[in-house]
Amino acid sequence: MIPRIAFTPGEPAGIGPELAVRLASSRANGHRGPVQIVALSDPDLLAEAAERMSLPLKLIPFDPDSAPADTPDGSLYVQPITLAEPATPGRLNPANAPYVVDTLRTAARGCLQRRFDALVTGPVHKGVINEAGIPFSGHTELFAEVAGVERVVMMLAAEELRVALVTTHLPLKDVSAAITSERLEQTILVLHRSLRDQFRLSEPRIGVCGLNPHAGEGGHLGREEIEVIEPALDKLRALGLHLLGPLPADTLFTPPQLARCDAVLAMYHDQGLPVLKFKGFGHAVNITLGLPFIRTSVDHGTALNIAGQNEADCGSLRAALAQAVQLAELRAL
Ligand SMILES: NC(=O)c1ccc[n+]([C@@H]2O[C@H](COP(=O)([O-])OP(=O)(O)OC[C@H]3O[C@@H](n4cnc5c(N)ncnc54)[C@H](O)[C@@H]3O)[C@@H](O)[C@H]2O)c1
Ligand SMILES: N[C@H](C(=O)O)[C@H](O)COP(=O)(O)O
Repeated sequence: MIPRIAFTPGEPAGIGPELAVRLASSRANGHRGPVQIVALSDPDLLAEAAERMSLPLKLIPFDPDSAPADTPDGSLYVQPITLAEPATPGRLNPANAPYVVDTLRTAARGCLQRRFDALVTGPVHKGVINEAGIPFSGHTELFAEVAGVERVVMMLAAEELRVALVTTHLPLKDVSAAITSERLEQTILVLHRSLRDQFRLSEPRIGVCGLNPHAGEGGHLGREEIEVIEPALDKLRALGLHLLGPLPADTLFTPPQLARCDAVLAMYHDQGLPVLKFKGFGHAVNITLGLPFIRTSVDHGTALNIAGQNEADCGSLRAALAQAVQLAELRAL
C-alpha cells in the first residue's frame, strides 16, 4: 500500500509554506516508506517559499484517478487552490482567510470520499480567520462539522505521553459549564475506542484530571468533581473501562501516576497542553479522534515572528506525517 496523504500547509503568511518545502526536501527523516503527499495549496505560494529558501521543489499535478505513487525527493504532488491575494511572510491578510478554510474543507471532503487515506494539517491562524468574518475556533471543530460528527476529541502525543482534552477552544470562564456528564462520557468513550482500535491498546488506561485545584478538596474548592466528574467515571467503570481519578492535575502529571495511564484526559486546553508541549514541543503530534477519517497535525502555531526566514523546524510536521501513515497502514490491515 502507498498511502495517499492530503496535506494543508495552513496560513499562507506563516511558516506553513516553508514547512512544505522542507518536508519535500528532507522527508527521509520522517516516514521512510513510500507515501504520496498531496499539498492542497496555491502552487505559486510553495514555489516562492522554495525560491526564498534556495531549495529545489518540483510540483507534480495531482491526478485523483491515477494509482497512488511515491513522492520523489524534492517534490510534492499539488491540488491547486488559488490564494485571493499574494501572501507576505509574517503579515496576516484577512482576504486570504477564505482560501485557508477552503483548503481545509476540500481536504476533509476528499478524505470523506476516500480520495485520501489521511489528512495532515499545518498551522492556521484562528484570529485572522475570525477577523475575515468566518466563525472558526480550530481545525478540530471544523472537521467535526464537515464530517457531521457530534463528538470528536483532541489528543496530542509525544513520546510516552498522550494528553486528550474534554474542552478545546473556548474561554476559561465557559469551561465549567461546558463540562457536563454527557460531554465527559462521550469524550471518554471516543478516547477509549480510539486507543483500543486505532492505537491497538487492548485495555486502555485513562487518567482523568479534576477541574479544580486539588480536585476540589472534597467539595471545599469546587463541586464539579463530586457532582459531574465522579458520577460519570463511575458509570463508565461499570461498563468495564479502566479509569483513574479524578486526580488533581498536578498529581496526575507526575511520573508515578503517568506510569499507570496510557493517556491523560485534561478538562481544558491549558490544563493539559502546556505539560505535553514542555515534554515534546517540536516533535509532538495533534490527532483528532472520533472523525470518520485520519487527521494529524503539528504541535505548533503559525510562528509569524520567524516566517520567511528559513528558521522553521519541520520535526512536528514529519512526526505528524509518520503518525498519519502509521494509522492509515494499521487501518488497512
Ligand atoms: N496546529 C495549528 O493550527 C495551531 C497550533 C497552535 C497554535 N495555532 C495558532 O497559531 C497562532 C500563533 O500562536 P502562538 O504564537 O501562540 O504559537 P506559535 O507556535 O506560532 O509560536 C510560539 C513560539 O514557537 C516558535 N515556533 C513555533 N513553531 C515553530 C517551528 N516549527 N520552528 C521553530 N520555531 C517555532 C515561534 O517562533 C514562537 O516563538 C495562533 O493563531 C494560534 O491559534 C495553530
Ligand atoms: N490546540 C492546539 C494546540 O495548541 O496545539 C491548536 O490550537 C490546534 O488545534 P486544531 O488542530 O483544532 O486547530
